[in-house]
Amino acid sequence: MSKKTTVKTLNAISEKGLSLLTEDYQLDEQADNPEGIVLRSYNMHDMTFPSNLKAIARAGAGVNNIPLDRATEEGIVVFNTPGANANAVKELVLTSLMASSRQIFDGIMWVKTLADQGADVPKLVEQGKKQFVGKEISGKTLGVIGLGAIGARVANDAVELGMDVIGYDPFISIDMAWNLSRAVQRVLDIQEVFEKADYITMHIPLTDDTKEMFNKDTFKVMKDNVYILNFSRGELVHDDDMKQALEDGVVGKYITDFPNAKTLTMKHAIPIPHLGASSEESEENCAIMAVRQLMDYLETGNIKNSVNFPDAALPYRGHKRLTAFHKNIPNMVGQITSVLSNFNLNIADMTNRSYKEHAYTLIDLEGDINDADFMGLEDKLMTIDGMIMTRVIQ
Ligand SMILES: NC(=O)c1ccc[n+]([C@@H]2O[C@H](COP(=O)([O-])OP(=O)(O)OC[C@H]3O[C@@H](n4cnc5c(N)ncnc54)[C@H](O)[C@@H]3O)[C@@H](O)[C@H]2O)c1
Ligand SMILES: O=C(O)[C@H](O)COP(=O)(O)O
Repeated sequence: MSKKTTVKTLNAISEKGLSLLTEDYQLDEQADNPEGIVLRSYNMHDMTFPSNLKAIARAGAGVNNIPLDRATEEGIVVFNTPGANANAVKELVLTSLMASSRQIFDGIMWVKTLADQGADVPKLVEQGKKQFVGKEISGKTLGVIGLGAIGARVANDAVELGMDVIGYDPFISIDMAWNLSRAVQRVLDIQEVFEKADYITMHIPLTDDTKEMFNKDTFKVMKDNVYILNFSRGELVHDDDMKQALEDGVVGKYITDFPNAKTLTMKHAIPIPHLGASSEESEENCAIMAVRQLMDYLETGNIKNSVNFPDAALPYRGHKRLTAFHKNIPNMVGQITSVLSNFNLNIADMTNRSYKEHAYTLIDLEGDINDADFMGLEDKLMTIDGMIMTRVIQ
């Protein structure tokens, strides 16, 4: 790379990750036209993408804060960092599960109200503690919805804590299925989780399909006094229905990592200020993974852990490389190679990978090629019907 590549951050990102950017990069929080963006939960939906932008790296799991369809249409790769914050979330889920079950949060709030009682505090504590008799989780049933990086860890550790665990995930990956304890009972119908669980924890992305999947119809099926833990996204729960279910005692406690004006006033809700991924280790893991993936893409065109492009890689041997992102329709590769042969360019290696309606082609070009050999190449490639983005890496 001759000129420095600009990377902009939209949230505070761990220095452990940002320090990986070499001297070929400049980190500029004020940049108007960066090639790369690194962010956490910053909402990009109202943002126009800068014209130079090639890649967005989400240091974390959820990508509902990024307009994915628009990024795809503009040929911008979006990465996330699968699993990098899963242990942090798992630990907070299990902490909250045990602490809420033992009424710790309510107990702490109550005991603080005794601050002006002087020498009577110990006596009042002993008299008042009966209000906070809790339940042990051992022997109870935990329902886990979504058995991905977080859900599978929660399920496995809950088994170790003596819980009966039932898990629901119709799209579970082979890796996660292998990692799941055999003691976790997988069910094919989510209703079974709703009917049987004493505690339900959700670990699924927010999508059009999952939005408000916790609502009055699903609460109706659940056991009375079920505890619901939401460390995924607030919008998975219908707030007004949750408020009613808490008031009716259908839901005993609602532990949410995504408070809003409504949940903050709900009886028996336990709001946590989105701390799931906020551990030093998780912030470092996510930042390192995000920056590495971003740099690899900007420097070589290789893609790992994208949520809108296919994974694709060729070992980078210093050849001049062409990357192309296009519709996944017949004869795209044929048309690209035909343009290359018109430019007298010879292929050393290539790969073409598809993801849903799109495909990504990486081509290494052979021989001693000058800048002049590329003159007009990208413009010509962009005239192919279905071509979205091309890039020459030299
Ligand atoms: N509170 C936090 O700080 C925090 C941190 C990380 C992730 N999250 C949230 O948690 C979610 C899960 O994270 P992850 O790292 O486990 O992601 P993941 O991609 O590893 O796992 C998600 C799982 O959900 C499953 N799934 C999708 N739709 C489903 C459905 N309708 N029913 C059941 N299962 C379904 C998928 O098959 C996948 O196995 C993220 O999307 C994000 O919204 C929150
Ligand atoms: O989806 C995620 O990874 C979490 O919600 C973490 O978000 P954060 O990086 O803003 O803490």
